Amino acid sequence: MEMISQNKSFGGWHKQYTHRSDVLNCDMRFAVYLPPQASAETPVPVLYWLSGLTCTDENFMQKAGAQRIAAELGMAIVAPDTSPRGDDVADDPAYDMGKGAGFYLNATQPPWSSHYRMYDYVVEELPALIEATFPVTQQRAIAGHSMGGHGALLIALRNPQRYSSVSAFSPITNPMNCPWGQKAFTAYLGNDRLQWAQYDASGLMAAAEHKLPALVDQGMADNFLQEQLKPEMLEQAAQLSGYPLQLRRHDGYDHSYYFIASFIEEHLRFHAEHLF
Ligand SMILES: CCCCCC(=O)Oc1ccc([N+](=O)[O-])cc1
Repeated sequence: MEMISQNKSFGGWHKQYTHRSDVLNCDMRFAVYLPPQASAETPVPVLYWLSGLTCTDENFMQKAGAQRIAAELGMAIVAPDTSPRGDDVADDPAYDMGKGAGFYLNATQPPWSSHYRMYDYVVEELPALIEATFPVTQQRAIAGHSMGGHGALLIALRNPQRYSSVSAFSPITNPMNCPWGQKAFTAYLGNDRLQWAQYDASGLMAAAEHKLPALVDQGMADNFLQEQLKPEMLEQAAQLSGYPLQLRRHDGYDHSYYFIASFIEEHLRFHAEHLF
């Protein structure tokens, strides 16, 4: 593992690293914010942030404004990339397929299956690396935006013992039934609907037994709201299983980081309530 940048921020440190990922079979970059409290004597819990289509580890760290609150709360934040990377990794010219669009799943179909295993990377390999390297505890929360909101929800729903809480901004809630999800699932997973269902937050939430505190924020001026995001599907799923989902609709906000920056403090405080 190699550190490629470090910047002091609110008394703590923002750092970027590259490392070899065995799961993804390529070199990967991630970002970590370590609050001033983090030390060998006082390890801190970790919030994992999963970004959306076209993003890298940098969008959240540069735009959300999360560091001030993470420093106050004593919470580390880890932001992985959104897909495998490198010259030998399959890609597609479209923004919603290939690099920048890993959808946090394990692809089964060529040419994707040799690298696109973001589910295993986020659930297993990255936390193991983080917990072996930095002064952090094994307390974890997970959050994300759009495609990353889908990732955060499906990963928390499938691994409730690994996380204390989950939150999302503008998540793709029901990828089996929206164009982004159907395109990605067909390419990465083929036509096997049983595989698709393993990555559909609404289906998983409707069937959930072990439940985590869940917070979702959605802007009502989001261009992707009705065709792609469909928060009402997650709401219905939560009603079916009695899932403790707090879904908030916000007039006038769009799909951008201007929206995320407006409510990220509330998400960090929500996770802190359940992490500490
Ligand atoms: C606000 C940061 C982008 C977050 C994720 C996202 O929503 O990434 C998109 C990129 C491109 C298009 N597009 O070209 O329609 C749609 C969505």
